[in-house]
Amino acid sequence: FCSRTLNLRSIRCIGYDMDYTLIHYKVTEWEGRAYHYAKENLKQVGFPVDDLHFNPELVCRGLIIDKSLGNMVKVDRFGYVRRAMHGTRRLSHRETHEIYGRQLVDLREKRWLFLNTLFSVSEGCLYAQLVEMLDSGGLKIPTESGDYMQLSYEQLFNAVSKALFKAHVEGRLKADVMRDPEKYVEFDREVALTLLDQREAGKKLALITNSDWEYTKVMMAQVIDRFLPKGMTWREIFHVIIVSARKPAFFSQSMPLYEIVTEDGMMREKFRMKEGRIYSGGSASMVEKLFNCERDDIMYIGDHIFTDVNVAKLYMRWRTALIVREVEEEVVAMDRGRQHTQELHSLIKSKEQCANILNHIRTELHRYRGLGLKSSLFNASSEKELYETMGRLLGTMVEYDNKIAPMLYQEGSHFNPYWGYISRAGYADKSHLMRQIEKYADVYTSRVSNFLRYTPYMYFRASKQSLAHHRNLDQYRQEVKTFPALTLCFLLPYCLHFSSFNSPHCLLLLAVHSLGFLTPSPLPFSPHSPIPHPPLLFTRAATGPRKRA
Ligand SMILES: Nc1nc2c(ncn2[C@@H]2O[C@H](COP(=O)(O)O)[C@@H](O)[C@H]2O)c(=O)[nH]1
Ligand SMILES: [Mg+2]
Repeated sequence: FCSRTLNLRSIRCIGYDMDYTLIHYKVTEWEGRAYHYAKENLKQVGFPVDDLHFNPELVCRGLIIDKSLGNMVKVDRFGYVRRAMHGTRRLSHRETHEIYGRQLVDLREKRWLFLNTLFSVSEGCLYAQLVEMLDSGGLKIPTESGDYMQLSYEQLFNAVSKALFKAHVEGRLKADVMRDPEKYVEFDREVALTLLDQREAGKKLALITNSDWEYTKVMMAQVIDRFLPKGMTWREIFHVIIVSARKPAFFSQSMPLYEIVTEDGMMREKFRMKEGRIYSGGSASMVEKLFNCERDDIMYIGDHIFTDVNVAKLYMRWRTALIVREVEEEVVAMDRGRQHTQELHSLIKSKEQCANILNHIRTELHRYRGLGLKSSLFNASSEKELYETMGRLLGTMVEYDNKIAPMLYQEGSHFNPYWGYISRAGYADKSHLMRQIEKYADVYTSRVSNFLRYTPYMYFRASKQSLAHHRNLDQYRQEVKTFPALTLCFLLPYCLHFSSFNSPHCLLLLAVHSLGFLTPSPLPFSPHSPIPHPPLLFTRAATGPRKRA
């Protein structure tokens, strides 16, 4: 999927991240194991965590942890919170609004932590469960003085984060994965061919991973070698291999460079890179020098929204691709949820129709009563009936709302029962995650091997962007010429639905709507925007000059 046009033919160097990019882990297994070791680390410092169990559904990529309140939130592209959980309990719409109604989430503040990668799933899950324990008074951590420690939500987050960090670096977790890759890795036989194609097309390939040499060496051999032509190894694919890269600093700073000179990882300091070597550390500008390319010549493909894509773009202006495996399941789920989404859409449209008609009657009432204008709807004998009609319209809108609210709350629950679709926030908007992706990743896809079907020469063209005022343009020409009877067809069912069809005034309103559509207007409108034409509703009042709306 392309956000910014990218010509793969002109890319001369492709950098690859390893974990969750070239190698995709089975999230339940890998994160479950990370969770297990993080729990052990917490237990060692007195946390009563024995009864906790990993639940990967509690968390998804793109959520934001609110360390001050112990919540996890899903935010839309503007920074407004659209869903929230406290601990493992999902907050109602009202609770969410009460807590975050005035809050714009700014990720530069320390309070928030964005879950950038699938590696964050174990962290988020453990934190949510421990928040619940903290609230219930079950998180009693004895101190040396015999008291119990009272943790804040932020201190609790720091403890979880530290425990997970330790799990990643101390060795037992990675040793488990290296010992039994079949258990932890989803193998993809087409990754190898994708890389070979790109190499044969003349592109320089670089592996740039934060993992260390010991782990990289074992895992790449396990995951790639079996799918290569006989006798070939993964090391021959890459023109340079960089481990312990320390991204994001790799992209933003000048870091020391070491060459790995023995199989067991002995290192020697170096000042520039050479092809065919294996390095630890270094920086993105050294890669540019090595291949004599920069900016638009070079693309980095990774799974971490911040360290792989955001910083590569911000500091180096490299072209970027993000690997988001969840997109695969989401597309399927969205297709399954199509009926729900369509029903919701049509209920919202119907409510909008009621609101539009109500608003126009109300406005006309104000003009008639407040401004003293003569109205074709209101007069002494019709006023009471029109008030009743307004009451009925309001009632109908409440009925619609009672259907819409639970449907909105449930939307996407077959994809994730707590968070719905990762790409959406609220009914009509994209999530903060998607905003980040489209801002920093030129293309995004669910797996590296998807590049295979497009060849190394593909011209990825960004899809045409649509703005609010573009939406109705296609209908414009057609609709200005539409016979008013068609308009009647659209409005009639609504009027019948309000059970106010027996009112002569609503019949009049209906006629007014239809007449409004008779006059070609310079503005695009649709049959769903029943705007009575003001000059048709009013005649000059005896008391004052006619006002133009
Ligand atoms: N110390 C921590 N290491 C982490 C954490 N989450 C992931 N990781 C490790 O980073 C690399 C990612 O490699 P890359 O190929 O994607 O660049 C991998 O070794 C992970 O174990 C963390 O929270 N703390
Ligand atoms: Mg990665």
